Amino acid sequence: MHGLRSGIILCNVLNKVQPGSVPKVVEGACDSVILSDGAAFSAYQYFENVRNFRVAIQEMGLPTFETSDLEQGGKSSRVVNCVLALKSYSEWKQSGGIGTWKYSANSKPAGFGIAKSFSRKRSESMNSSFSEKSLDSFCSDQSDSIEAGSVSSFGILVRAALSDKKQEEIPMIVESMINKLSEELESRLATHKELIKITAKAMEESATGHSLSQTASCDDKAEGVEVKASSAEEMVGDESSSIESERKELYDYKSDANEEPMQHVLKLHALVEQKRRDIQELKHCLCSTKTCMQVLQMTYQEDVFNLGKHLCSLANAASGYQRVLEENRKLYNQVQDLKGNIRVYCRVRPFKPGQSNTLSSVDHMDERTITILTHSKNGKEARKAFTFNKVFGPSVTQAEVFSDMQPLVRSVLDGYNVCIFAYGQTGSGKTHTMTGPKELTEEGLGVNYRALSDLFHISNQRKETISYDISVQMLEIYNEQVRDLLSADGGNKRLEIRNSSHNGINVPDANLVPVSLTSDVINLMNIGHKNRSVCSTALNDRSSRSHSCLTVHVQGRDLTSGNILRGSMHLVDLAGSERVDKSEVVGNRLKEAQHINKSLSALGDVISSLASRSSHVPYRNSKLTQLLQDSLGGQAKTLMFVHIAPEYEALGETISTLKFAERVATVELGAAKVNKDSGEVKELKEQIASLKAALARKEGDPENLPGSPERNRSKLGSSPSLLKWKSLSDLSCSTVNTEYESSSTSRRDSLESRETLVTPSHWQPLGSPLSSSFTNEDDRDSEASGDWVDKVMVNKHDNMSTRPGKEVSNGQKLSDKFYQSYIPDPTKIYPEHSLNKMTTNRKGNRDFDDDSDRESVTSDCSESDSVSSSIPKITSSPNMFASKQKKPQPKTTAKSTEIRSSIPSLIPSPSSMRKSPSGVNPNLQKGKRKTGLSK
Ligand SMILES: Nc1ncnc2c1ncn2[C@@H]1O[C@H](COP(=O)(O)OP(=O)(O)OP(=O)(O)O)[C@@H](O)[C@H]1O
Repeated sequence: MHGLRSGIILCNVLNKVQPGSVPKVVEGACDSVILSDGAAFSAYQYFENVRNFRVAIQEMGLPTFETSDLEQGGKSSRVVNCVLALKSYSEWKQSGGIGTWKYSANSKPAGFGIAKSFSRKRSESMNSSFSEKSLDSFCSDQSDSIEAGSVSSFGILVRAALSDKKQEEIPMIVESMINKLSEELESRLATHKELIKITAKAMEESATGHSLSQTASCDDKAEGVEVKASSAEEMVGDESSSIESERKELYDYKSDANEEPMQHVLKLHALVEQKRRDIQELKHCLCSTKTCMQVLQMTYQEDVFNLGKHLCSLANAASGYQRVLEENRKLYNQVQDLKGNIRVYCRVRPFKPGQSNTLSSVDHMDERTITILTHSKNGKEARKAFTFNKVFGPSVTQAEVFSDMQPLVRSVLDGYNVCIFAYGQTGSGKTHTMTGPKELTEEGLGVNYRALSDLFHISNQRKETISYDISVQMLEIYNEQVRDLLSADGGNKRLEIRNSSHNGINVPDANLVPVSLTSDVINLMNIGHKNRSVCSTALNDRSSRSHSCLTVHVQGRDLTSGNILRGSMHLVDLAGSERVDKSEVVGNRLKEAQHINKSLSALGDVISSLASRSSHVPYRNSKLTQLLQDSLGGQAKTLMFVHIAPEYEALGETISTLKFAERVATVELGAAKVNKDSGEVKELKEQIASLKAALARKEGDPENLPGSPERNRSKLGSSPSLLKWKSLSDLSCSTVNTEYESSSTSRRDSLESRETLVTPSHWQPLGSPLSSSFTNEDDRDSEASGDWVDKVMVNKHDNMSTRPGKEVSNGQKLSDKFYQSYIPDPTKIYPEHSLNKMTTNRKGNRDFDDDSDRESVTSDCSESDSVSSSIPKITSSPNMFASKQKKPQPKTTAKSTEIRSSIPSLIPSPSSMRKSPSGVNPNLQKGKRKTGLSK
């Protein structure tokens, strides 16, 4: 019945029977009838064809039927009756149309069950046969089916499409319908898939973009959305697979052409219905995914905002941290300053192996004081105590020594200049402290290696905030000539020192080699040492007769502020400080000795000037002081390692060395201490004077009259006032030389010493010209003798038969051994910076500004004072020193070795120790007083 609904079959049949009865049959688009879009067309067909058919049938006088009879529930018998009547009419016509055509329902085969005869009623109108009611119901049915895509309407349409088709055509039509259907479904699914993919991708991007900054909740949400999206994808996947299987089924159906077409059509309807539901579900899922995405987007926006706020606070914290760091550095250096800018450490070398029975000149040592066994004037045993910032005994390790000076190294990285030098007689252990023993082991590494290794370590620790460049130069000063020990040509070229360098490099023509590892430093020092050895002769161990200086230049750039920090550190192994009679040496030895003497004297003078805060500091008097200028005085920090040999035979040099060191230590303690101590000393002096007067009055003995020191001393030895003085003297520890008596009979010597201590002139050097500096009894005596003028400093190897120092004869051998233990192949010393490279780098300004145009050779410029040279090295500009003012200094009395007697010096003359076998200068007993500058 449904096959007749479109009316096409009916119309076509009628036109066959009575051509032209239905002039226009609405046909075609059978493919589209199955689609909801084609539903309207079907309805049109339905109306047009059925109406035309019924009108034509009525005109022919044949029994007709109602349009609704074609519907389910309609009176199909009337339709059947109409068809049978038409058939009868057709047969009548085919038989020639003889007579009157009569139709009797009875003539129809049984089964139709209709026995009603019809006569043709042409008057019956189409309108009356197609009631309003049925039309409405049809329309509503259609619209419902279109709306809901109901199976029934789809079935009707398919049936309509197939009704007039021949049996053999049906499989083809159904196949075509299935193809169309699956194509349509596939395209819709593809669209949905695409949509879901885009959504999933957007979610993924958004999840990736924020993944780092996601909070946990956001992650959860994103996960939720992702799950939804993936479930949607899964659904689509399921969908497509089910479509695939259904499609297969449909194709199977195609092959099973014997099956009832209507049943297959119904199957299709069910399938289409299922797809529709799936699509609805997908739409739903997409909708909820969109909502989730929106929520997620909002959450992300909120998170990004919070993150921004968090970043802001972090940035603030970081800049605060920088400030604290800066503050910390300042405080650290202030602590260092409080400790004193010039520090003196004393180190006692151990006896050489096999010297266990040798008499030691060292009586006692504690953390800060060393007491030396000496002799009083009357030949009796006495002790002399010296106080320093630190005293290291023979058993102290290299690491322990370094740990005490480590803070200074840190100062270099903070933009300060540091000078560490080793002072002492030949063989006292200077090289051991600065470099290490001949056979170098890790424990034996000296200050040089450890300092650089520490610089590397700290610079590495700070690399997040400051980027450091560390470079080294290695120079030697021999006979007042500066040589580059890192030069490829062996350092024969004479170099000039420029003291107005803006980049802190005073010897610009010397190689400046960047270093970043301790092994680099070891390699460089091996080269330097080799170059130094080249100049040695069998009788001349160069290391004892020249000053060697390893200079470390540090430039740091603050990564936050861009500020530049510059610091430099001089690590100096000085030439041996011992002196011998000028008459004992001639020729080159004499020349060497004069130069060493001159430079060490100049060093003492500079330190004295710095101590007295003199406006003029005589840096120009030697190459050594010129070289160290930036690192001596002002903000620079200086550390002197004073070395002594323990052998009693070396007592003279030991005392001489310790006196020099003690005076440097006095400098370190500075003016504040001087002022305090001066008050105490003044008070004590008054007490002594009154006691002396009281004694003289009481005893009436000419010996005890004021002015008779012998008398006064013997009485004062047990005076309570003296005890008081003693306790006070402990306060001024490092400024006091105390000679303790070993027995009660030596009180006089003791008192003499004390008297010396309370003599105001002893304190004068800190605030007065050096002519009166550091003058004490010994000084006066030695000056009176005039001996020191004739003394020059030379290495006196034969003077120390037992010293474990480098023997002249084996010096070369030891050096070679030393190097061999470090560099198997010296040509591999510069793995990255070959000697050639170094030569091309001679200007040395790899990372530093080239300020050579502003530099001037030291000898051509006036000496800068200590204040101007102490400008802090922290600057934001490479031209930080551009504003450095040079104060014109009043020309001071020229000093030279030729007029050595007038050179103010901290260096005591050891003559007093040498002149007497007991170590006591006989001049002391002459009662002469030295009024000059030196001892
Ligand atoms: N603290 C110490 N512990 C062990 N051995 C030491 C110590 N100090 C020095 N020595 C040894 O004493 C010897 C002499 O030391 P060193 O060469 O360092 O003296 P120096 O003052 O540098 O002499 P020079 O002025 O000739 O260079 C070396 O063999 C050295 O290893």
